Amino acid sequence: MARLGENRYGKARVRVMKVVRHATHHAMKEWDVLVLLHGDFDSCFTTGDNSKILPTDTMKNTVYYLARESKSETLEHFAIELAEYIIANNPQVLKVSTEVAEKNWKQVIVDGASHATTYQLAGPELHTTQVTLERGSKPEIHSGIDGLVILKTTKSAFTGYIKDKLTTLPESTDRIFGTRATATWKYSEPPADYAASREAAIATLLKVFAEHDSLSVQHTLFDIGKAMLAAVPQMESVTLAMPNLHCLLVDLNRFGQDNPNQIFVPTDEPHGYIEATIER
Ligand SMILES: O=c1[nH]c(=O)c2[nH]c(=O)[nH]c2[nH]1
Repeated sequence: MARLGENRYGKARVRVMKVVRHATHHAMKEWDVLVLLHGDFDSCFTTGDNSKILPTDTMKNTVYYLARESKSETLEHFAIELAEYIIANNPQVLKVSTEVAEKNWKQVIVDGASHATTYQLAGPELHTTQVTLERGSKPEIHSGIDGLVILKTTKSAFTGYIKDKLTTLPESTDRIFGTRATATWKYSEPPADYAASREAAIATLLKVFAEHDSLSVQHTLFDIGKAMLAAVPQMESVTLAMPNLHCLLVDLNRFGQDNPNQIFVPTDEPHGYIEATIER
């Protein structure tokens, strides 16, 4: 006989923008919110009894309501606030997961100064957080960055790998290393300042990526993770995913030209995919 296993439900892609209108400038944030509930919902699945169901439409409205009420300055604080509100107001909920992804809006520079009320998307990357709150427990908090596109034009090699009858990849001691990095780190305890910790984590990722004498994506990924753990004391572990967005050297011999590592075809499919969690 079939039985109901693990289940959860909620609202995804709740997009909300908040503008705080200070006298001298506006503070604007754009968030994409996910709420997922775990609890006593079996009868809804098995018999169609909706009596314990908080509609996902109400979850969406809760996001707007709390965004208006909230004094949270960071996406982490907002995700915690949302999780706590749902637990406090819904006895049928045993565990709630909230996720917030923030777009990278920055004030535009006009005549050398930040414009008070005009913004520009600084990059495709998202700042992210995931909060899991079980009734009666402390929240578990992750922060991260998703889709950070970076590339270096030297200090990247890949040699010494297995060669067999299907190998076509030439060894390289100086290749291009491009990636769209995603990092998610878990806090063992809340840092004093989530935004400052995020800044330190991202600055460390960028510094190590730039300076590393890379023998492979795997090699660089591990050194980035180690440095991030050193930079943020409350970081318990970090999971990094770094696709290898290959840039292929063009064979210019056909045109009687040399190609001293100058002309490439950037590709993103297929790409290598490297992921690891680095722990203390
Ligand atoms: O850094 C790399 N790691 C690999 O595992 C790999 N495999 C590959 O074809 N190129 C690369 N580059």
